[in-house]
Amino acid sequence: MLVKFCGMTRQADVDAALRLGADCCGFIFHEGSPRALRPEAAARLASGTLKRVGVFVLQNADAILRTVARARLDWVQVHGAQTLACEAELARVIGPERVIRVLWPGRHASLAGLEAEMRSHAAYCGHFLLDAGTTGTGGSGRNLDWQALAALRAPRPWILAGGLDADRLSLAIVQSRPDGVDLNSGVEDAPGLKNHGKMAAAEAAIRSARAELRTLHRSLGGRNGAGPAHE
Ligand SMILES: O=C(O)c1ccccc1N[C@@H]1O[C@H](COP(=O)(O)O)[C@@H](O)[C@H]1O
Repeated sequence: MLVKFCGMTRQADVDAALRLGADCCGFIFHEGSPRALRPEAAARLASGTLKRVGVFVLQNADAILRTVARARLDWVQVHGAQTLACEAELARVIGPERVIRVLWPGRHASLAGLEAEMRSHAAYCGHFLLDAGTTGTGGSGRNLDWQALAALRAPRPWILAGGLDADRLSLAIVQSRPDGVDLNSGVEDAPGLKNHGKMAAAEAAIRSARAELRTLHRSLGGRNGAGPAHE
């Protein structure tokens, strides 16, 4: 289970993510966000073994690639209306495994529609991230319909986002069975200011959900959908 803490603006918060054993820290490069920071400010934040993810809403491939260099990013999260040509260019330059494509289940009447959209992006990304709402203004704090996602057959590993907090994270994971989770507004005191107690509680909830899924998997002889939901 990949764990990403997003919307980082302070060194102490990145350090907390590292201590908790997270995989990724995210920086928002979108001027309209209360969590936005400049590439130079992100570059100053040391992140140890965490993968550094940049979140982009409006930028084209050239602008994204400039920020990859300036902010020392490992991965890019394409969180807006970027075209397939933009994703193809990112994949060509940095490799598809370093691209996270955000999609919105709320845009589709059925899982089949979402799966078809996923297949059209799959060549250009290593992960999908599913967010609530229907547009690139992320950080809304709203939840997805977790149960509806349980039957999703994704062509790449997928990360659950959308208002996740410690209280309901375990339920969200057990119901939707993602390959990763993205925590943002649900572990904050205020936009961009993470609460370390909430981060630790979220990490404990992830551990508990994973244990529950393992038990479920074992009790069903490993034959059901309790394993990874991607193809
Ligand atoms: O957090 C933001 O301000 C933001 C702005 C623009 C695009 C994405 C943003 N955040 C991403 O949105 C999702 C869900 O966040 P939340 O849990 O609902 O707060 C997450 O992937 C953030 O990385």
